[in-house]
Amino acid sequence: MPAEVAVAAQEEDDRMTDPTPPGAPRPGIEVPDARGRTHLDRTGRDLDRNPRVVVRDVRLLTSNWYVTRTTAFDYQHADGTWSRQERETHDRGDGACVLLFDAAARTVLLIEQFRYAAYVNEHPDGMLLEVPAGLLDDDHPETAVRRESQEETGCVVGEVHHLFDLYSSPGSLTERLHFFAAPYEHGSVDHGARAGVRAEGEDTRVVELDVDDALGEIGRGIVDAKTVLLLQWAVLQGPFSPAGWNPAPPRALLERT
Ligand SMILES: Nc1nc2c(ncn2[C@@H]2O[C@H](COP(=O)(O)OP(=O)(O)O[C@H]3O[C@H](CO)[C@@H](O)[C@H](O)[C@@H]3O)[C@@H](O)[C@H]2O)c(=O)[nH]1
Ligand SMILES: [Mg+2]
Repeated sequence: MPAEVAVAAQEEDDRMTDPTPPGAPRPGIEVPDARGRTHLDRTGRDLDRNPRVVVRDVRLLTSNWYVTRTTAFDYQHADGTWSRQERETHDRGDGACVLLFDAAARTVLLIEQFRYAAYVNEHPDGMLLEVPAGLLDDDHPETAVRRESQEETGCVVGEVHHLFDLYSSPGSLTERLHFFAAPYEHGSVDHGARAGVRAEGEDTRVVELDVDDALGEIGRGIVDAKTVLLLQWAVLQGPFSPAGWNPAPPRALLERT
């Protein structure tokens, strides 16, 4: 594409993504956006941990519920040559999720909820079975899983074990998910009960499943990646594994990594 055409296309692109009149302070950059955030275009500009990556420009595309940026950076390939790349990132903060299990009863506690993103992408009705999970919202990950367990299942958990932290979808999402497991008592929960924070539009249904039945639903009734991952961890290395599971004693609060 000739340089002048590329510049015109870029300006057109900017007009389409930024409704702010030319010269006016831009929400999310110079002045707070609807959620009180500023300087959202600064994220990533100072990255220098990898000498093969030099960030050249960060543009804020949207700052609504989540933040979308496009970042231009130079990347040095294995053969030593550099190329300019542009990548959009979707930033909604980090999240945490928890497998609630009863090792003796061989049950797990899941929730059913409507997920529009799955519905619009060919899921039959958007009603997904998942482990309780939520965005951190500035809380410590362990605090977040305690909060989400209670809000989404009504279950107040005691000991909580941190397992690992994983990037959910590193091609485009910045999100890192903190994974936990926590025992609950089969019989203490109301199967089919409704929960969730109504004010936030949440409407969850508590679903207690035999762990082997849950495994049998992978790829059918259970299509949420973090849930599949936790179920497989539980039977391979966790409380339902043949060798059993001896978690390290829980700490009061984990260091945030
Ligand atoms: N208005 C509005 N509200 C939203 C939007 N997206 C989410 N919300 C609100 O934010 C709440 C988020 O609920 P959480 O329980 O905190 O998060 P989650 O959606 O369950 O996210 C968890 O699962 C995701 C999918 O696997 C994970 O990606 C995420 O890290 C977390 O673990 C929703 O109930 C909804 O009210 C949006 O685009 N617009
Ligand atoms: Mg949730």
